[in-house]
Amino acid sequence: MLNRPLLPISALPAWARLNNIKFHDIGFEKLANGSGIVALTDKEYSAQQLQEGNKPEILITVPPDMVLSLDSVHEFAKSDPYLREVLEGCGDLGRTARGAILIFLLCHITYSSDTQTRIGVTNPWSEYIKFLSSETLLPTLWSEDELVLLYGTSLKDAVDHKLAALEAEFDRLREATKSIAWCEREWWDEENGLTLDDWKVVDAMYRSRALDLPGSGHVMVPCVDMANHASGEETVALYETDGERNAVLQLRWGKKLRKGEEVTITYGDEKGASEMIFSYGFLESSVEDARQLFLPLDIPDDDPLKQTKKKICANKIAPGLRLAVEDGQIKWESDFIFWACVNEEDGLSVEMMQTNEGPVELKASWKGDTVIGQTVPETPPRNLTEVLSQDPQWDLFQLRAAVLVQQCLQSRLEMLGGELEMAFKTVEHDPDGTRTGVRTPVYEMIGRLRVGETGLLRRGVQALASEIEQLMSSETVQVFLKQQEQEEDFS
Ligand SMILES: C[S@@+](CC[C@H](N)C(=O)[O-])C[C@H]1O[C@@H](n2cnc3c(N)ncnc32)[C@H](O)[C@@H]1O
Repeated sequence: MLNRPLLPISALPAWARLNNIKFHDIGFEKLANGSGIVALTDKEYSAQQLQEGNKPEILITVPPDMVLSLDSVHEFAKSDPYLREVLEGCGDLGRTARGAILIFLLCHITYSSDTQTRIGVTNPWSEYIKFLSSETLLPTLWSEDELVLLYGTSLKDAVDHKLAALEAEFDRLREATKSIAWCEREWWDEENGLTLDDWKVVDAMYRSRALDLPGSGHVMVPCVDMANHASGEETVALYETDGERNAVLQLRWGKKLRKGEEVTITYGDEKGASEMIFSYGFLESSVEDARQLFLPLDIPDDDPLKQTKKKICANKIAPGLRLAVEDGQIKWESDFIFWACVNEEDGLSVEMMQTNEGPVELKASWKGDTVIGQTVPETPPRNLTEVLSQDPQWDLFQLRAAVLVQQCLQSRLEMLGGELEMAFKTVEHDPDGTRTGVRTPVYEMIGRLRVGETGLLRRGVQALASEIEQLMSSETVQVFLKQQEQEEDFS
């Protein structure tokens, strides 16, 4: 793994001055949540100031050329042949904002590590990355002993999936760069080269720090990315792009800051507990429920069209379900589940088409004429939920979906509870995991996630029970059940 020199946060103002980044009475300090931004004087952006057309109170101004984006990475590559070779070698990965930024970070960490020969062309970011702490608790960096404690949570599925994707990306990076001379020497040397952990570190940096900056998309903004998260009324600042394309951190209107108070932004108040841990490695102490979760779904094994349906949905419809609390009500959503709820006897038909040269294509239609899905890559399937909602049998399909959702939630509850919960309670942990392999902050975070998701699943099962009861009394369902009974009697 690469060694990474770090700089203290106290040196950040000097670096910022050199690079034309302006601070407006704010400073940086080591806080309970790592480094953070604090006000150096009292500040206010009142509703009255807003009405009088006063400009918002700006806290940080970052010029556009300091923002790290897909475009700026490719701009840096014009004068850095080392970076350029890697970007060109990596093809599609280097043409996405995330891929280009990860490659850029990895190259610059390499340039400042103990390389065999001097390599790379430095720029202000080569220094800035030394201020980025490696102390985040993102689950892709957890130990095996910590990861097993996620069993049953929705985070387990997300992390397993992400770890497999990171491994595949790392293998592709090796394949794409192993014949580039400097990479062969510095990265793919058996003893001192890159490891998957290096790729995980740059992925974690990007995931926990990238912002969706208005007008620029997913980027990293130096200094602004030192702002920690606070939700609801506790959020005091927001990021924006000003008229000169600078990235700015500004006070939210109606907010006051006293000297010494922390400047916080929101990382997304609507995010569920699992997503917060996945992307940022923490759960706010005020969070009591899981808010929302995503669960994987499959087409049942006894479905005769299981494989065909999966092929049609592959890479187009997420095979999962979202369960959330919205305005105090439990809501579930899944387009995929309706593919498990209809079959040929209902009106679904599947055709195989042999094109002149290409492979066999599959086409699914509803009641003979509405094409709802094809295996042609660029053809997105019609929204099946929408098509079925126009059908006279809609209540019946909803009932089938509700039963499947309830089964899915129930089986999750079983995974989270019982003996496994008992076992979780007895797991040993210590502050930095040196004795037990499990760090106390990680253990406590998983414990809160387990309680939160168990509560949400229980509420989900209850809500589904009422939905099923209601749908059972629908006339469509009653007529269908009577028909079924008669057919069974007859046979
Ligand atoms: C964008 S960075 C913020 C700056 C960071 N504190 C640092 O030292 O570089 C995001 C990371 O800060 C930490 N963080 C931010 N807000 C937090 C909060 N409310 N509670 C705990 N950790 C927080 C988490 O480690 C998160 O992954």
